[in-house]
Amino acid sequence: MPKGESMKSIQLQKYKPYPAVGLSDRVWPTKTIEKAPAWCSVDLRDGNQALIQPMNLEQKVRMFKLLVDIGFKEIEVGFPSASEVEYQFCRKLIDDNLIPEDVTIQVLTQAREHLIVKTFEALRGAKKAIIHLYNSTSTLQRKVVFAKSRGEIVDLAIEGARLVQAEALKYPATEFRYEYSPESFTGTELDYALEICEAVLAVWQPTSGNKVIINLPATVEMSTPNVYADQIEWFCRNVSCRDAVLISLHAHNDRGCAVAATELGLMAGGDRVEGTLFGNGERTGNVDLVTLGLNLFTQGVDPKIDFSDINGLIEVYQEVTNLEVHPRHPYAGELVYTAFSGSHQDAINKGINMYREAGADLWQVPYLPIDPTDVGRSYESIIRINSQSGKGGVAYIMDQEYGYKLPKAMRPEFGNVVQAVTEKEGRELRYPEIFSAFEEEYLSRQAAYRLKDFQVVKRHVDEDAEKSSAEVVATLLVNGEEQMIWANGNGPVDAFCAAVNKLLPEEFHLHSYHEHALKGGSSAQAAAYVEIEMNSSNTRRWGVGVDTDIIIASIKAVLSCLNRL
Ligand SMILES: CC(=O)SCCNC(=O)CCNC(=O)[C@H](O)C(C)(C)COP(=O)(O)OP(=O)(O)OC[C@H]1O[C@@H](n2cnc3c(N)ncnc32)[C@H](O)[C@@H]1OP(=O)(O)O
Ligand SMILES: CC(C)C(=O)C(=O)O
Repeated sequence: MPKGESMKSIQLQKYKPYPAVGLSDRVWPTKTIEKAPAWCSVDLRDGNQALIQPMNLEQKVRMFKLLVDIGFKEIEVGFPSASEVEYQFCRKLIDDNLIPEDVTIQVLTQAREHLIVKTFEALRGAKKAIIHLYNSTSTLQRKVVFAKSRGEIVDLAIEGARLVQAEALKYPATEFRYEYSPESFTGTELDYALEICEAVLAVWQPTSGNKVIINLPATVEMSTPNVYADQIEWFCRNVSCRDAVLISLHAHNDRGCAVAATELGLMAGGDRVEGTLFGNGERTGNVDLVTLGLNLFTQGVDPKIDFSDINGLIEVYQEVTNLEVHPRHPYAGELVYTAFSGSHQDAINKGINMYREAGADLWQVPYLPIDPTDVGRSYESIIRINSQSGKGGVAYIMDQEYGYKLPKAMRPEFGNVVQAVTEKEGRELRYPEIFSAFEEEYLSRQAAYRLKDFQVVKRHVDEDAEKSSAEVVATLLVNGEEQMIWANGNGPVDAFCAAVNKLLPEEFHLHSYHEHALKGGSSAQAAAYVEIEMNSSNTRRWGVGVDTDIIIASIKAVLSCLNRL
């Protein structure tokens, strides 16, 4: 490419825009999805055919059991005529009686006689099964792959449909349902896709009590999702026996819009969805059923598939496919319930507290469209601390992990302490490192002042707080030297501050004070948080003390402040 000439001017001529459907009176934009579609997992076929190392028998059984356990009622188990392992897997499911009564297995076959015959053999003894027949109908594949005219491709489909029907008659003990896919539907002229489906339907003669599945695949995703929706609505409106067919959607993700295309396709009349867990499948994958299902869930619609143990799903998926679930994968990724950014952490922290305190029915937490516990995740990983984090997130961790409820006014100070550590380390901090920073900063710093002993010599507690009094004596180690101090005050902490003030060049007063129990039980400890203010310079510092005795905790907190000055 000559310098200065953009990629665009040369390469753009290779591409053309996808045509619109011309459905100006479309109604799908006015619809909402109010119930789950019929789901069919194609993990064991479309997912498997795309793996570097296809699943072995054992892995297929593991995946099948998982799909059954989480609630799939239709499962495409493979392409039994394609390979021995596909065939044997089908046999194993039937021979070992692994298919529950309410689950129907589905198998894929091309419209070729020897493949159809073998497919039926593989199903011998099954109580019920869906035979999924397909042939590509796209303009491109008619020309490139088949070198056949429109009429010849219709004949191929009719021939396939007849063969399927004839084979089925040989196995009267099995209850068969039929499915036809005009493969590469999105590369097929709409009227022609309808024509070929009508030809297949004319062979199979479905009724409203015995429906045929017409699957309209975006084998390759070629347009914006609204165009797919237009195609589905157009097809639903024009197919001759709408009440005798189930319209099935099978979207691939070439443009990254398979989920959106499927959702719009459901609004446009789709009844059924084929896809895979986490979107595994050819090239960029099939539509992701986990995302689709949980999208429904977050709208208050029962997805009818149990995604409550998402980690269990990931574990099986990764083991059998050898693929990873991306850390940003919707609902499932390792980082999708995690906030690093300070303002997000603050909002989540406040949202969760409000949700818990209000005992709310509705989940309304900023930045979290779903309660992580609904998919078996905990709140633990929500907030992680790096240099982008703020005081709210740090406070959340100190509270959730260690039980320290830092007063709101203290949070900026400790937030800065943690940020300095993250910047120095240049990485995320683990929770124990945050706690160490807290300990070092507030609890174990004994540089100048240390408490050696402390006594309340006199104490009078009066109904009228003004008249309460206390006299205290304490020994401090000040820079290693013992100093005895004593004073009076309206309570032991006030008296202690007065005593300490005698040692200092500049006096201070208590500006704020908070306390709470740390752990339950008789040996419960208390945490005291004290903020002192220097009388002349107005400098303020927070300090924290922990002890089984709340007065001692407070005194330690005062010393913690002084040691931080
Ligand atoms: C969207 C999809 O891709 S879905 C299915 C993908 N495939 C699978 O899941 C299983 C993996 N295995 C395969 O795909 C294999 O190719 C098999 C088992 C289907 C067939 O294997 P083979 O017959 O050995 O080879 P191959 O696929 O190259 O056969 C190509 C022939 O089938 C024809 N053909 C392709 N698809 C179809 C179809 N749906 N119906 C009828 N004929 C078809 C082609 O026109 C070509 O015919 P030609 O030999 O006259 O040129
Ligand atoms: C066989 C068909 C449904 C298919 O897998 C596709 O078109 O993607």
